Amino acid sequence: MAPQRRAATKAPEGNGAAERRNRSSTKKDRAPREVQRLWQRPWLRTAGLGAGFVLTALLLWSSLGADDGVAEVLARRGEVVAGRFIEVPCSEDYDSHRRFEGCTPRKCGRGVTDVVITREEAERIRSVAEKGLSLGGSDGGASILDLHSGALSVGKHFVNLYRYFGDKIQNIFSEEDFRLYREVRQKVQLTIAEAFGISASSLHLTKPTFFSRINSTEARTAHDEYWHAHVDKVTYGSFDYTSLLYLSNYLEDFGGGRFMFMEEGANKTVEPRAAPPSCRSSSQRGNFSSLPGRVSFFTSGSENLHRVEKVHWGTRYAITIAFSCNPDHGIEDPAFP
Ligand SMILES: O=C(O)CCC(=O)C(=O)O
Ligand SMILES: [Fe+2]
Repeated sequence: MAPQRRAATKAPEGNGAAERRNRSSTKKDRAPREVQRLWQRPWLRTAGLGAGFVLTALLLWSSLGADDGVAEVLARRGEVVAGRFIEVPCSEDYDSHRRFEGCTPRKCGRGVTDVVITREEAERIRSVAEKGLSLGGSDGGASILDLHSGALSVGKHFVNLYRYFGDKIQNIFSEEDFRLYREVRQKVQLTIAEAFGISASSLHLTKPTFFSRINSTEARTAHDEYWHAHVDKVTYGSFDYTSLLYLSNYLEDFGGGRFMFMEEGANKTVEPRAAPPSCRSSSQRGNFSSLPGRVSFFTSGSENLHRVEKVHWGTRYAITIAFSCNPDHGIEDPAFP
C-alpha cells in the first residue's frame, strides 16, 4: 500500500524541509497501523462490515428505485387517495396567452385522486394501450400512441396508424375502446373542474392526447428522452390543465419511473399505481393491485415543472389527457375510424 512504502523511505539528515516532510509522513503512516490494530477487534470489524452492507444496500436501492433526492411523496403506491389537492402560486406563463376568464388558471396547483377511475376502467384502458402499442414501438425506451391523430412510435419514427392499417384498424380497435376513452376523459374533466372551481364546459380536450409505454431500453432518439424536466404549457402550447392516468404499478410492474414535481430542494413525487392487466388472475395480483386507477392532474404552467424518473426495469403505461381554455385549441374525442 502507498502509505507503507512512504514510511520505509528515510529522508536525508539536516534538511529541515525534508525533516518536516518526514515528521508529517511518520505521523500519517502511523494511521494505517492503528487502523489495522482497530480492525483486529471483532466488534469493530462486525460494525464496519455491517455499515458497509447497509451503505451498499442503500446505494443499490437508490439506483433501482430512484434517481433524485426526494423530500416528499404526494401519493404513495399503497394508499388510496380520496382526493388530495395542493395549491401553488400561479406562474406568469398564462399572461402571455389569451385569457379565458372562468377557465384560465387563477388558482393553480396539483391534485391526485384514486377514486375517480375504477379498477375495471383502468384495466380496460390499459389493454387498449397494450394492443395499440403492440402494433409498433420505439427502438428506444419510450413509445407513444395518439388515438386522436393516429401517431404511433415505430422504430426511430412515427407512423399514422389509421393510414398505415386502413380499414384493418377496425379489427384492432372497437367502438367500445373509444367509448371508454370518452368516459374516462369526461370523469377527469369533471375532477379538474371541481378541484379548480371552474365550469367543466369551459375546458376543451386538446392535443396531443396519448398513451405512453416506457421501458428501460436505452434512448435512440430525442423522442425517447422522456426524463427531462419540462413545463407542459411550453412543451405542448395549448395545455392549461394536464392530467395523467396511470395504467401500471410502481415497484410491481416497473422500477424508477415516478412522476416528480420539481421544487428547490424538495421534489414531490407521485408513485404511479393502477390495476394489473386483466389476464392475470386475482391470486397472482400483488397487494396493491386491487386498488383503483390513479389520476394526477395539475395546471400546466411552470408552477408545475416536472419530470419522470428513468425507468430502471419493467414497463410503465400511462395516458396523458389535457385541456385548454381556448376553444380554438379544442379537439373532438378520438373517434372510431
Ligand atoms: O407519464 C408521466 O407521468 C408524465 C408524462 C408527462 O410529463 C407528459 O406527458 O408531459
Ligand atoms: Fe409533462
